[in-house]
Amino acid sequence: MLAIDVQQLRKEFQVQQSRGGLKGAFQDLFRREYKHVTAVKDISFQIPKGEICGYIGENGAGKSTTIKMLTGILVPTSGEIKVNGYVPFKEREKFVSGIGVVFGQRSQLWWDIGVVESFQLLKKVYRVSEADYKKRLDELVDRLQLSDLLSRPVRKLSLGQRMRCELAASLIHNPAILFLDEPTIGLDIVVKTEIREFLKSLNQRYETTILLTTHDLQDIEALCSRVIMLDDGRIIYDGGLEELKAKWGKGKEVVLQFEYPVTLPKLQELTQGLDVAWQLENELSAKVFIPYERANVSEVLSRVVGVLQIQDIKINETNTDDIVREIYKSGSAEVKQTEDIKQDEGVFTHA
Ligand SMILES: Nc1ncnc2c1ncn2[C@@H]1O[C@H](COP(=O)(O)OP(=O)(O)OP(=O)(O)O)[C@@H](O)[C@H]1O
Repeated sequence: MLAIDVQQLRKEFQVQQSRGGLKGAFQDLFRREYKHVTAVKDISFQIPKGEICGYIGENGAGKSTTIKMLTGILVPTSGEIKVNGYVPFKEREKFVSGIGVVFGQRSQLWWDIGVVESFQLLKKVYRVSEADYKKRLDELVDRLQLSDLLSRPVRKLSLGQRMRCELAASLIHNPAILFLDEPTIGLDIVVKTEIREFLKSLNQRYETTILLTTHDLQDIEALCSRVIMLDDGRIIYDGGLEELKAKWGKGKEVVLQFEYPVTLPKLQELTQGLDVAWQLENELSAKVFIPYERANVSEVLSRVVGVLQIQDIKINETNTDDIVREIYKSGSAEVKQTEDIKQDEGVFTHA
């Protein structure tokens, strides 16, 4: 079953333009000029129930605009959306009872009252029965470690504490789909990890579908099996994270520490026939770069380990930031070339 079905979705904004100078200002009084900004350009994607999907892109790519349409805050200019079987901006009451939303930068909790009172208000808004509320609250308090926070006013909480309460608030009514917009922004690594662990277990336990917007690629690595990447309102990648890495990540770097001095020719000789590049750091340490799909780490290591005494090995994984930068570069290039061509042709899929 599909949790989210988006077809040819488009959003244009009309932006007022000001003409410069006194004359321009005078003209503006009588006749405003408008220009259209197209934030989302005829995108299509489907997310099955139970999937955690990362929705990423640079600032201004159109992520928030999409999320706002998916949650019914904005009405699309054209195209179709079904979320949980509903059209988000119609049938509001039924629709909102099936979704939860967390905007990292904004709060859905009331600032001056105790956290638990906010939860009780949300219980009323979503018409959750007393029994369900109690069961749900107990579980959330336990899993997000909220017991010490419940009676405190939100304004007295740290950012990490508040974010844990925000998550609980978005889940009081046990929604089938959770939209998260930058849920870990500004948090320290410990809280980030706790939140990721919580989301993983939520997804496993309840099959909650999660659409996650983030600039933090560790979030994506920890949680998402699939990534949709936007650039300038268009989808430039839709597929698995592993494939993304394999296709766009350049390779792995292995750093070796040796017991005894080595030379570059010796290392090159050992890996003869393999498409790898050695670099000597000092006589006891060398780096080897192993490009994806052209050589593999175990083959390189087995050739070296059998001959040289190794003290330490470190494998540097591909940095996803680099991958994204690469994609953006080629994605933007692609989009420019195909400006007048059908959007689909600019999409790299995992097929
Ligand atoms: N209400 C609006 N009126 C006019 N233009 C808008 C409006 N909302 C968004 N835009 C424009 O639409 C484009 C996409 O914005 P959007 O906020 O969706 O990007 P984003 O990917 O969420 O960026 P960020 O990562 O910075 O949040 C931008 O060019 C933005 O200026």
